[in-house]
Amino acid sequence: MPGNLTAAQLEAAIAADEIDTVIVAFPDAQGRLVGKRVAGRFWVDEVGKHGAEVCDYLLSVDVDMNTVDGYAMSSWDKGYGDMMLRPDIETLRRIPWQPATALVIADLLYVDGSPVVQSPRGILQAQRDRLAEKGLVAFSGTELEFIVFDDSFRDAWAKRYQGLTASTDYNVDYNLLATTRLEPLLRDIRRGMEGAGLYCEGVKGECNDGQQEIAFRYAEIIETADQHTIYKNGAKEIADAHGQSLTFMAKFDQREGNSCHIHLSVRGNDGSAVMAGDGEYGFSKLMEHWIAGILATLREFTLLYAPTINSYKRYAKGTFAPTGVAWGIDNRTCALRVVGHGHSLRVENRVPGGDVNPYLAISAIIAGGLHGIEHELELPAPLTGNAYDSDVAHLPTTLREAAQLFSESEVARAAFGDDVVAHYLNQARIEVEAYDAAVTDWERIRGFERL
Ligand SMILES: NC(=O)CC[C@H](N)C(=O)O
Repeated sequence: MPGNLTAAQLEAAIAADEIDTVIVAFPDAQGRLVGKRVAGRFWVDEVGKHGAEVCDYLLSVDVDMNTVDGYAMSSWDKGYGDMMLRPDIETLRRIPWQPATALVIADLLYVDGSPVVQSPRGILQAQRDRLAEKGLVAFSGTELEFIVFDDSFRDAWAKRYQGLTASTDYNVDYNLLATTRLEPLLRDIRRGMEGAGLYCEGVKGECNDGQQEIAFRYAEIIETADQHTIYKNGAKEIADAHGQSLTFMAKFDQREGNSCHIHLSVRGNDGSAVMAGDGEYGFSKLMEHWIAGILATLREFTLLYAPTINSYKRYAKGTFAPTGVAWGIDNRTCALRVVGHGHSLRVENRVPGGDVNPYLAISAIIAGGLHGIEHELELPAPLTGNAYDSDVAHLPTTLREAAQLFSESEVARAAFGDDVVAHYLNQARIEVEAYDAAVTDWERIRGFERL
């Protein structure tokens, strides 16, 4: 079930003083959870009934909350007015790692009641509706990796993230020894998420020092994206309470990056297994077109899979992060890895990193798959062997290149509309310009004395 608290249960808990704070939140353009903490009584009297307001700049700021230019939906010229938060009561849940607190995810509307089409949750709802028109429903699981450090977040910030101590001293892939040291934190995260209504499958070590992956059971796509966002925020809050820190950034150092593989399966509205069939590889025609569409749009949609400058540093040969536009059957060197059978036959999209906005990436997968179905695209042969050594097309290698490809994408304009495309192109432009203007420690180390 999506949340674990009904509106009536919340009101009763507020009346009994078991809950006194309701977080009303939504995912912003970067996929961060933002919003307000509302007092229990005010929730009962007002917000639970009529929603709340926030400044309309919240989908149009950079990561530092700077008011940047070029966005149609909000600007100094438009006066930075309000948007409405309409709580989606289905998402109401307890947040057990914060005292007496509940959380609800909200949808965004303008004050005249029209939807904010640039909102990531709204974009995903629109793609879900396109699928539903074809009698299809999608389920997804997102696999976020992260690296844990012994330093607190505030110490790490004060050190400008230099000289941090990872929580293990070596590669901990499937490790059950050094990772035990992290268990107090990891267990609190797992149990906290269970208490918030997520279905936690478990945790495993990964290849970088201190690197971990906590897995959650697949769910309907909006539910998965909501849970992803709550978990990502909550894991940092719980690490902070432990005096530790963790990062989901796609590439922290030269070693393995943090992926966010997205598994997505599609069923008929009646629950039927529409992707399995008696075609080659055991696929239905629908599945063949679906994969072909995701593959055909992989480069032009990379902006939605890889939204930051840092995302592109992860695509390095031999790191289990993909570099080539290829699909394969249980082949971890390919961007698209097909696994499962029957109802669970699905594509694992290995392109997204931990910095992904899941609402946008899942939207891109669906838009790509639908493009394949609508145009009956032929599925090329699967790649067998090492995709890193093949001559398939390369993923874009920079945010600049990805933005250029997205701007030229007719599929993107048809699927998302011009307003959405313009919004996320502007976000990329702002990020590229900020990066171009920055002088990095790498440049100083190379150039200060020796050049
Ligand atoms: N589990 C894995 O396949 C590792 C993925 C790898 N960390 C990446 O960044 O893509």
